[in-house]
Amino acid sequence: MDQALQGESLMEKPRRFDRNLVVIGAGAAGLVSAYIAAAVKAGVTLIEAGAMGGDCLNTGCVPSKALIKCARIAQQAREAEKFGVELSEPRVDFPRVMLHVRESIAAIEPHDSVERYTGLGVEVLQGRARLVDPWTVKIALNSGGEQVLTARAIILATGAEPLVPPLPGLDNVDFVTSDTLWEKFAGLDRVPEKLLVLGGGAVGCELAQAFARLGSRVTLVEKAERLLPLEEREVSEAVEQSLNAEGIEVFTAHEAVSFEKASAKVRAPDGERLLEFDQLLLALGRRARVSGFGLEALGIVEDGKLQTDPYLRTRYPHILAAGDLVGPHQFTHMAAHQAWYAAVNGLFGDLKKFAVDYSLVPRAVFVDPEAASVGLGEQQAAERNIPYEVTRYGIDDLDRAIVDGAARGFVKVLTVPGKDRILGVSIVGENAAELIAEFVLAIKHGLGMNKILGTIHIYPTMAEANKYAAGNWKRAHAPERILRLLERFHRWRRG
Ligand SMILES: Cc1cc2nc3c(=O)[nH]c(=O)nc-3n(C[C@H](O)[C@H](O)[C@H](O)COP(=O)(O)OP(=O)(O)OC[C@H]3O[C@@H](n4cnc5c(N)ncnc54)[C@H](O)[C@@H]3O)c2cc1C
Ligand SMILES: NC(=O)c1ccc[n+]([C@@H]2O[C@H](COP(=O)([O-])OP(=O)(O)OC[C@H]3O[C@@H](n4cnc5c(N)ncnc54)[C@H](O)[C@@H]3O)[C@@H](O)[C@H]2O)c1
Repeated sequence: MDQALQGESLMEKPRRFDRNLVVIGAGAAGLVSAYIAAAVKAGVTLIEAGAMGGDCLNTGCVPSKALIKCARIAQQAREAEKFGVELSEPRVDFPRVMLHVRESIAAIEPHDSVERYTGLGVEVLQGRARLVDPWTVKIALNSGGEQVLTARAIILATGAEPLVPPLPGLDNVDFVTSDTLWEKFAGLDRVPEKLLVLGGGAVGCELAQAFARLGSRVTLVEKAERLLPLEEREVSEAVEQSLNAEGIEVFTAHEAVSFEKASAKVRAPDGERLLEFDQLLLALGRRARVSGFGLEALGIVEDGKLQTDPYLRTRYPHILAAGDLVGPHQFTHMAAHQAWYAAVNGLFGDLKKFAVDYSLVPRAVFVDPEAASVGLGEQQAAERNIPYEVTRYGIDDLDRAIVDGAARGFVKVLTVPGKDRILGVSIVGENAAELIAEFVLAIKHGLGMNKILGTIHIYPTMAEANKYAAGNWKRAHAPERILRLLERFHRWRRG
């Protein structure tokens, strides 16, 4: 018997429990888990050490999208002349931008509030939770004092935190991450003049463009050979082009290796380079928050890694995990998706349990134009030896995109060769994150390109891009023999 399980046998499983479920962390994963438990009338306590809503509301999706909106308005003002509207170079009032960020958070806060969840039947405790044995959670309450609860099931939903690598010199740099920049920049009169962004993933690309549009001189460094390395190559190229076009200096295949107070040394295949900055933003990924609350002692975390099975159970079947601390996809919608499985498996797993379905995970990077995708890309299809065909439609040709001055991007669809079955889609274009929804539904419910083509799309909309992509697929799969017969038939009818 291994140590943890041996330990477990020494710890008496309570005969009665205070709660059916205790959830640790009130971000997307914890909130949804608690919501589901309360909806099925379980006794549930949700524990949050910091702000309700977690990363998404306070430091992630909401502030970043609010900032992106301000940046977009500034960019539209710059481009207004193309539409016959003359505006002078926009003056960005950065404190007001940050006010919009804070006001957006404040307006959304009630969705995740203690009051709302209490009203839904969830007991919310504000404090830091720690597992003292596999069934007992001790909470150091923010208001002082402690509370101890036993639970039949526990969901760990403690999220992730920005990765800060132990690179030489970084200790002496006053850098920001997505966790700290909102508070730190709230006190600035203007955006940093020279911003160096490390990491060309979603956080790096979105924030690099936003700050460039708000007036920073931005340099973006990515160690992989392209930005957004998990996306299709064309997507990475399109995003890099957009960023370059707006004056952002992008260095791919460059890895930050060390720092001085106001400069970073980056290593490239052709040598090293020194990049200067006023402000450094680290966007190098997010690491699961798994330490400091009792998981190591119970053997749930080993070598800093939390292992879960397909049902999101840890080595103790009644302790489950959901959200960013589990991965592999760190999205709010994924945290919510996993939360359903964790809650249902935690409450009812001894009767029936469900393995998480990761087969269809849509995602979007909110750069402008947006980049959204779902299902298989070419690289993944090739890695898994899955044959595919590619259909493309260029959004530069779309009526609505042309009148809106948004004639750029594409819809790329992978289908099974010779069959009307969609494997995956990538879209780059205005509102791509909205456009992809039609394909998510189609793939989920087994609808093919013929069904998309046979659906009326309002003219003139960006959504017509999906229909035109389906039209291109149809043309490539036209029944040649029947068309030849039809040609003869019409010739005969003309007499
Ligand atoms: C800049 C940025 C932009 C993003 N934009 C998007 C986007 O546009 N779309 C999207 O889908 N995703 C986006 N994400 C990702 C998204 O924010 C996360 O995937 C999501 O918030 C994860 O939710 P979670 O519940 O797993 O974790 P979190 O939201 O991190 O929640 C974990 C909570 O647990 C609490 N906690 C931790 N330990 C304890 C403890 N011991 N006791 C009590 N409480 C504890 C923490 O305080 C925290 O509130 C973005 C992320 C960033 C950084
Ligand atoms: N729109 C969205 O849905 C959205 C937005 C923001 C964040 N998120 C999620 O949050 C998580 C964190 O995002 P992220 O962008 O921080 O992480 P990421 O892992 O997506 O990107 C980090 C990037 O940093 C690069 N990198 C690592 N070390 C480096 C070094 N020394 N020098 C240069 N580059 C280096 C990596 O190659 C990688 O491409 C991701 O899972 C992301 O999906 C989602």
